[in-house]
Amino acid sequence: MRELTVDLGDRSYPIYIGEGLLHRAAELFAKHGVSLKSPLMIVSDANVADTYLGPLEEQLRSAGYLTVSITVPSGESSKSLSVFESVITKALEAGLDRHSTIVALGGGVVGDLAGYAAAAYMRGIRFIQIPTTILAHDSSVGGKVAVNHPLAKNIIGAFHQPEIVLYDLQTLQTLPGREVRSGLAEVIKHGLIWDAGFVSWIEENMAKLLSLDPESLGYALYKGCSVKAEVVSKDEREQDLRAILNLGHTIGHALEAVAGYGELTHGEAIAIGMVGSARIGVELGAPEEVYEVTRRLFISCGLPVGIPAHYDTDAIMSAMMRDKKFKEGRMVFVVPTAIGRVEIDKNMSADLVRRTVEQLKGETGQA
Ligand SMILES: NC(=O)c1ccc[n+]([C@@H]2O[C@H](COP(=O)([O-])OP(=O)(O)OC[C@H]3O[C@@H](n4cnc5c(N)ncnc54)[C@H](O)[C@@H]3O)[C@@H](O)[C@H]2O)c1
Ligand SMILES: O=C(O)C(=O)C[C@@H](O)[C@H](O)[C@H](O)COP(=O)(O)O
Ligand SMILES: [Zn+2]
Repeated sequence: MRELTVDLGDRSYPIYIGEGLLHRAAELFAKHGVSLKSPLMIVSDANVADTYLGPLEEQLRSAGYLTVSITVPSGESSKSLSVFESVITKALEAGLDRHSTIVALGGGVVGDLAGYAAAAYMRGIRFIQIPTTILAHDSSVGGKVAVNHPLAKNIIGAFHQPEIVLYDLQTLQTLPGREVRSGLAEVIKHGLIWDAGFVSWIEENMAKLLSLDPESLGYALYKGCSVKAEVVSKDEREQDLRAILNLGHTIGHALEAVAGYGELTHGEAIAIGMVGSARIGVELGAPEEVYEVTRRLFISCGLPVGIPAHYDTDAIMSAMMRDKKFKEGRMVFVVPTAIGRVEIDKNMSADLVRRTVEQLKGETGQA
């Protein structure tokens, strides 16, 4: 087992990463003071619950925990106010109190939804992340929790840090191929914003990552979580540095909202967004290789690098203006300056972004 810390003073917490860790949930919950007297609620989705919920409930009940569960539909549509309300209703019916814990067992959708429920219920109760997707190496760390509005992604949310992150890499073996590729988009992002050496390593090991080779995957996710933990430890509430974690997300989030949540996965949308950001970086003076390497990486990962031609450019631009990083009439945009390095442009030209969106519509993903 590997262990990392998100360093936030008295709210610091560990990320446990390893094979078979789900079987140690009861032991780790006890170590971190999860109450045996107040009900604990597990939130999962239909796909995840099928395989992983029963054994976890059984383990926790045998250890004396008062466990209740709610299973929401799989997919991005569950990050909605109506599903959020059903989670809160379940918490009330089950008698969760201020010493209760909400456990997110699933990918980023369940993590964001359950985390927001934990942040809001009784103005905040304890929360544990058990990520089960590759993408969730990112979403389970850092405390951003939210649901979507039809007009804007993640627009109703909070910062609410988990007590622990328990990442059992064995659960990743049941992921469908599309979710493997999608999750790798955030791994690649962590390289592109922070660590050129890691980018080269990813490129060399892409085939192993795509085939879920446990050793390569374990290393990549440990590295990805390390970058995330370091950035969040330095700037928990995104006053400045943390914005770099948004590379590709201004365009990506707009695409997710305009397409209708769930048509593109989050990883697919931000892969396109990162290619667009690299194009913009080169326009603003970064070496051409920034664009070439970024595009090549996503193609080799089997992710899209262009915007489907039927997406409406005006709608995409309007959605970007509703992004959290659009402030005082200015677009804040993360721009690559070299491989492994980015800058935060606090007054990005909307015209340049529009031109880039148009160019991305002509992108086929062929060399
Ligand atoms: N809070 C953050 O910092 C943060 C960071 C990145 C992404 N996100 C959010 O995360 C969400 C995307 O997360 P995601 O890609 O994990 O999507 P997801 O949670 O929808 O999971 C993807 C699919 O995989 C299935 N699944 C999950 N685990 C499985 C397993 N072990 N075996 C088989 N199937 C499994 C799910 O049922 C779902 O169908 C987006 O809403 C995005 O905005 C949040
Ligand atoms: O943790 C962060 O900060 C991130 O930006 C990570 C992103 O990968 C993630 O998709 C996040 O939810 C986006 O944040 P938002 O504030 O733009 O909604
Ligand atoms: Zn993301």
